[in-house]
Amino acid sequence: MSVDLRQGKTPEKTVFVSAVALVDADHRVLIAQRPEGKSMAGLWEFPGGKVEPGETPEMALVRELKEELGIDITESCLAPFTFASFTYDDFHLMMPLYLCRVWKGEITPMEGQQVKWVRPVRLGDYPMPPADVPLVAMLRDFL
Ligand SMILES: Nc1nc2c([nH]c(=O)n2[C@@H]2O[C@H](COP(=O)(O)OP(=O)(O)OP(=O)(O)O)[C@@H](O)[C@H]2O)c(=O)[nH]1
Repeated sequence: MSVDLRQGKTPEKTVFVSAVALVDADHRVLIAQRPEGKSMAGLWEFPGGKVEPGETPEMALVRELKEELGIDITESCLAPFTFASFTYDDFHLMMPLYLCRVWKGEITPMEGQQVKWVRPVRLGDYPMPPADVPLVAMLRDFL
């Protein structure tokens, strides 16, 4: 006899995304606005992206931060902080969130996206994907 463990919505696939809260010397966090043409355009999010086959989440962030922001980070500077596990209409998102306070290079939006340094208490002023809401609350408490 099999037991049906599904609760609520049953997503077709799980998407593995890696994200990072870059934190500056004033304890502000960098968020980026999703550009037009992408899903959830206009919402603010933590830099990062999908983990490709053969990558660890840390490797994905080293690659994404170079591609999106033109900066170099080292895996050893990525401190695991928390994660999002959220069911969207068409997929389930698993997204570790790291903290990173050290990087090399000037932050340069490489894909025409807007970026902003925001104090954790003000993060709520920026619309973010629903998966990010609990992460913001944790950053506010921690930073
Ligand atoms: N980078 C990032 N992605 C997030 C966050 N919150 C969240 O729900 N996501 C979702 O995770 C996925 C990230 O994938 P991505 O950035 O590599 O994807 P993309 O825009 O190229 O792909 P897409 O247009 O197919 O969604 C998107 O569906 C995005 O909406 C976040 O804080 N940071």
